Amino acid sequence: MLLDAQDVKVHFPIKRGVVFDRTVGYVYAVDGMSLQINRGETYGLVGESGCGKSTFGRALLRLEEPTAGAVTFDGTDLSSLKGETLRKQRRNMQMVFQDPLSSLDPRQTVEALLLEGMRAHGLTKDKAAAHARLRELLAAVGLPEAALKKYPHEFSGGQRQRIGIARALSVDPQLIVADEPVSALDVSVQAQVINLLEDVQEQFGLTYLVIAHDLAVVRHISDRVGVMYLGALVEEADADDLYAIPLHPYTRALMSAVPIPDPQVEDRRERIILAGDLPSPAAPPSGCRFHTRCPWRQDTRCDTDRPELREVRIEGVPASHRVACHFAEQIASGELQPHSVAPTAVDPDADQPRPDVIEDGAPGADPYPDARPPGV
Ligand SMILES: Nc1ncnc2c1ncn2[C@@H]1O[C@H](COP(=O)(O)OP(=O)(O)OP(=O)(O)O)[C@@H](O)[C@H]1O
Repeated sequence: MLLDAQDVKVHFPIKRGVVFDRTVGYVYAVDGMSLQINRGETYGLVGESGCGKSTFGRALLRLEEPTAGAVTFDGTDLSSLKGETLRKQRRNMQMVFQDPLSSLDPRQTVEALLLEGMRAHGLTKDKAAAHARLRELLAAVGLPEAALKKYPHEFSGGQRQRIGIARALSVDPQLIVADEPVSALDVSVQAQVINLLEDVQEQFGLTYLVIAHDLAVVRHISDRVGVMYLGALVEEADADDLYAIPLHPYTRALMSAVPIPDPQVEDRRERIILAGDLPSPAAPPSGCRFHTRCPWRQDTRCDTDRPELREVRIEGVPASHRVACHFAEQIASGELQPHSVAPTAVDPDADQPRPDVIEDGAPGADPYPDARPPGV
């Protein structure tokens, strides 16, 4: 295992008052995230905007100071590191950002941008080796050598993301946290950048945490996927298992919002519309964080007991597939039915409610408005 995060929390204080600067509450952006990433693996982390994905990614790199929890990287407890040792450790963990234009200094040439990180880690002392490295990086990300003398604004969005990736690679890291690496790019360019991430992973032996709100992007690139809701994981599985048998009601809702480009499959598939908006992370619901929007919620414990991420006893579901739902087994077997579903099957072509549409949701409340069909 390369990275082990245990019960990581990042709570941002909410301050009021000019003079007293009182803390009147907290934004529970990350609230008990535990996950492990194996060497050479790609872990995809998905969830809707505001669920805490970026904050968690930043906390792993100590770009955000965790309020609680532990992060161990390659056997080293990162919380024990300070100053120079932390700075040295950062070389092993790099970040690729969503918007390459805002993460690249517009006044620096590509050469200067790439050398900056290398210099900070003492990798430019041998000038010939440093320049050989620059050429290697450009070749790896598919840019010509002439790119070195140019500025970020002279490139297209996709090319800029290539520079962002080259920059992350420049210090020879082990782990890259890619935070929405393609969501600012045109759909036509997204696949190229995803393919590039896969190519350089193989070439440089990298481990990835890929953060995205888009299930399709994560599916394509990930070995395992974790689904996050209001600061914590609700489900985690090998990518194929998660997409084949989504167990958590939230994951099922996310999946059901991704259009499938096959009208027959599209007609038969489950469609779940979630009630309401994502609750504020400053006032998360009690018990299961998802109970306020869950079509399967039960009065017995959903609003009081916070479910652990746990293995389930469901035929065909491996132990690696874990879910934080008290009633996962009963939901999967059909023993529990979602609320407000029309009782009988209807002709999908007829002008009446579909049996698999949950009607108590806000009309048009698409939890995944930007989702695209799989196959990126
Ligand atoms: N520095 C901060 N101070 C206070 N609140 C913050 C801070 N950074 C993030 N938050 C809040 O924490 C919550 C989680 O934010 P975060 O950016 O991690 O979510 P996300 O899932 O990555 O969403 P997005 O994809 O929109 O960035 C949000 O409610 C956000 O407003």
